[in-house]
Amino acid sequence: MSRTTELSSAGNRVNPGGVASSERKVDVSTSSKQEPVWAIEFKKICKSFGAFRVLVDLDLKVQPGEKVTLIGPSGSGKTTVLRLAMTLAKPTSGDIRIFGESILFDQAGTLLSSAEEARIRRRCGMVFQQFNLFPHLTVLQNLILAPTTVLKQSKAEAKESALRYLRMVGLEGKVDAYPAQLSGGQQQRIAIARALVMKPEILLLDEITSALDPEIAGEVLDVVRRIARESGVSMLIVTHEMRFAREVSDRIAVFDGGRIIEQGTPEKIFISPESERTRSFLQSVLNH
Ligand SMILES: Nc1ncnc2c1ncn2[C@@H]1O[C@H](COP(=O)(O)OP(=O)(O)OP(=O)(O)O)[C@@H](O)[C@H]1O
Repeated sequence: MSRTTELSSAGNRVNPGGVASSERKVDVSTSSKQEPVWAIEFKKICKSFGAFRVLVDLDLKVQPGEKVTLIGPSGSGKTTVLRLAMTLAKPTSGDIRIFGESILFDQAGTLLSSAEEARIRRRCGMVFQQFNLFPHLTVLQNLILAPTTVLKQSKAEAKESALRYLRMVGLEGKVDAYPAQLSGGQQQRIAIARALVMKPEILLLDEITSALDPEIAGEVLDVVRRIARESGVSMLIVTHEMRFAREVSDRIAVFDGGRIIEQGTPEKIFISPESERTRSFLQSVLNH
């Protein structure tokens, strides 16, 4: 996928190749001799904290443009997957590839240089439960900081892009506001715009509505639904919002004890799950 993949103010993807986002997904089901390039590929990933094994021989693949949601009980390792993809943590063993490039390790198992690690990290954008906006900067200043310093965009270019993404999250009227003057939902929508101005190819969303009241969470989820529908960006999402997971995902992976116990389309997982553990997890959260 091109690094120039963008979303226009109307939410349509600006794609120099002119290919619709759904067409850009790589058909990985074909038996072509050429290895498909995955947006993210976890190969036999183990992650331990001391003697505690959080992820056990995890294999997980995300197609370019695919929206994959991780669900499962608390502590099953979902957030750890996102942190590993973002290089915020290092796997104990195994290989993680972003668009075919290993992060942290090369083929021989040697650590990549920090410059290469930073380059790969820039392909991913992450939105967290906490919004983490700079409180002393206005919305616009928050949005242009990384594009001007990291991507070396001119101020004018960064501002134009910031305004485009602010329109997308419905907050173009808040350019000069400070974070404290915004609601939690608005701050989270700014945090989403801040991730998008970096033009990530993969968007990692970790429990983005957990710190919000349910009535405010909806406005944030609406924005994500729209981005998911209209953009070619690959998404790896962790959420406890089952309705959202069902609506936004191409595929759902169910975690338990650091392993994927089952994965499939939302219909398969929610209507006819194969695993008894998936059934009881869904029953517990849906009846909650
Ligand atoms: N830095 C750390 N040091 C020690 N243990 C950790 C660390 N980070 C995570 N863990 C442990 O790893 C396990 C998995 O954590 P993780 O946050 O990935 O789970 P999760 O499925 O996302 O949970 P939740 O749904 O509650 O957010 C938990 O038991 C957690 O306490």
